[in-house]
Amino acid sequence: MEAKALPLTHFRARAGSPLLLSADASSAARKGSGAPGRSMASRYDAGAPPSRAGTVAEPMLQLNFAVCLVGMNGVPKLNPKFSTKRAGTSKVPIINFEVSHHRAVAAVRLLRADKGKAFVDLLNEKANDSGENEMGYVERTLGFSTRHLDDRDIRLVTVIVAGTVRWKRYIDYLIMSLCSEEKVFSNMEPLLLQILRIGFFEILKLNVPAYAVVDENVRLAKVALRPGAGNMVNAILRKLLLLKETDSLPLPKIEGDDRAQARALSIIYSHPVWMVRRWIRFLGKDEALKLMNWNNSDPYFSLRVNTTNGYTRDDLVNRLEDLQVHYEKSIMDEFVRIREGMQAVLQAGLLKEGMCAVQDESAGFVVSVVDPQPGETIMDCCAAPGGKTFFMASRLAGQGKVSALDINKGRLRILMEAAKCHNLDDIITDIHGDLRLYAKESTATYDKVLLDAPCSGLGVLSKRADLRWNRQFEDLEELVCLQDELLDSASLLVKPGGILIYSTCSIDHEENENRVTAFVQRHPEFTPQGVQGFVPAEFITDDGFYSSSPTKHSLDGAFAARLVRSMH
Ligand SMILES: C[S@@+](CC[C@H](N)C(=O)[O-])C[C@H]1O[C@@H](n2cnc3c(N)ncnc32)[C@H](O)[C@@H]1O
Repeated sequence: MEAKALPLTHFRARAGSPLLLSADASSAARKGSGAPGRSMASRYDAGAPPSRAGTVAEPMLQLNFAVCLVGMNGVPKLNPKFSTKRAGTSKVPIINFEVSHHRAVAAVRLLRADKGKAFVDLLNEKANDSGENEMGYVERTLGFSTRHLDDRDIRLVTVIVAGTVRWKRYIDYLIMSLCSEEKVFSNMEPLLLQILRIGFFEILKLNVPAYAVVDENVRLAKVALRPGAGNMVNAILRKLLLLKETDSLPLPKIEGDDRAQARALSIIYSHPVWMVRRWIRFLGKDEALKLMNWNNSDPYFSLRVNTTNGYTRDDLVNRLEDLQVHYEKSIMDEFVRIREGMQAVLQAGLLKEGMCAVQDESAGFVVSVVDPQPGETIMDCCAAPGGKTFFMASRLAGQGKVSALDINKGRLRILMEAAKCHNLDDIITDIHGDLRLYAKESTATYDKVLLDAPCSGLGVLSKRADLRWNRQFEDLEELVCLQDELLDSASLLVKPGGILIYSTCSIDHEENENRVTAFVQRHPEFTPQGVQGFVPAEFITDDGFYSSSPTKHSLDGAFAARLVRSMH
């Protein structure tokens, strides 16, 4: 077996095998994990040899190193002598300091996302206390663990995972073009494909030095799979670099009939063909391209200050300044927008302590359309996880009630936990159930009923990187039927003279205007009321509905209609 020298250490391990350390070495290694305040590109540089391995304290290495055996099938197996290390009763993870930690975690997260197991959220898992679980997946998938990820690592994981998922179609087209045969691509083992995708994303869309991308991804493939996998990553990434340098990436030409053009655009802009065709048809080509560019860009996040807890927007702004998080004040009074720094906000506990909530202004405007007034009773029919529930409850200024109904028990539980933290639990009552059954059985009626319906989410694709790949055209048909049923049910809960508000986070007219038109045909006792006076004029459609558009307003896409019930 060939021996491989490890940078700045005098140890020799098996070819292609990781150098493994137990967790007690990790704190020493962590000290060298990159100085704060450096640019993303320089942070990537910091991951390149020799600085990474050079940061590991040598005496620790001598005490704790273990080897990983590579099985015949290329799947790393832990040497049993080292794999079951225990300190007291808790298992000590075996940590590999040789690979780029954030890339290893990103590769595993991408694998899980591909299997539909992980929601590629742009908020980090650590803040949801699921970081430990994720490390378990990493260990089981790769055969080793990574060191503790600091905030910058987590941000890199987030950027890489979200970006790689968004650009998947574009990247896969290029990987396939650079493979010697199509079957090499179609038979590629899943982990190898994820590592290649990461490399392609870094080279094509991030300003990461080429040597670091190639070196680190080759090493990851060698360590997590086998030396041959690393050689393949090396060959394909180098081909890509050459084509990029000579500006000759093999992309499809936008030509031929509508279908062929939509197919080419779906590759270049990395969206499903059906979405491209639909948007070109209904929005026009220019608007469709703008929308896809928006969906592919890093999203803004908005924070809404929790006034019920006595905070003002200035308090929130002061905290953001202390945390050195850049912000913009929003057109909505209670809101602040940030592009970067969500990690710092989460770590500082601003959400947990109830100072603010993450909520887009597009959702905030839906609450403006509801226009909650002190003393009113409001039914929030599809309430979880509760973003609009809390904002509506806070507008009641302590007088009135919001009933929060949802079919999903787990999400409803999260809603009520957050309600406590927002000091709104005495105003909000949770109801677990299917709206369609509940409305039939209930005799209660409300001043206002909000139906924030389950929808395609086509207005929030920039924040939900994975959603575009999980939505099929056929989903629209099913959703439209469900929306009609839920509208019919919600209407039963509106008292005479009361108001029904229908909203979605979709930009598709089929889920929006068309549902309202069909509803008033079925229910002549309801009349649409324009939203003039409730939201700024730029958000009002010709038909008097509320509509926010990513391309026009640089917000998520959302829709809302007010429907007044007659007195009889
Ligand atoms: C768009 S989300 C609601 C988001 C929420 N209004 C907010 O602002 O945080 C739609 C919700 O509808 C719920 N839902 C779906 N079908 C339902 C049904 N038949 N009855 C009640 N809730 C339902 C889902 O569980 C989901 O939580």
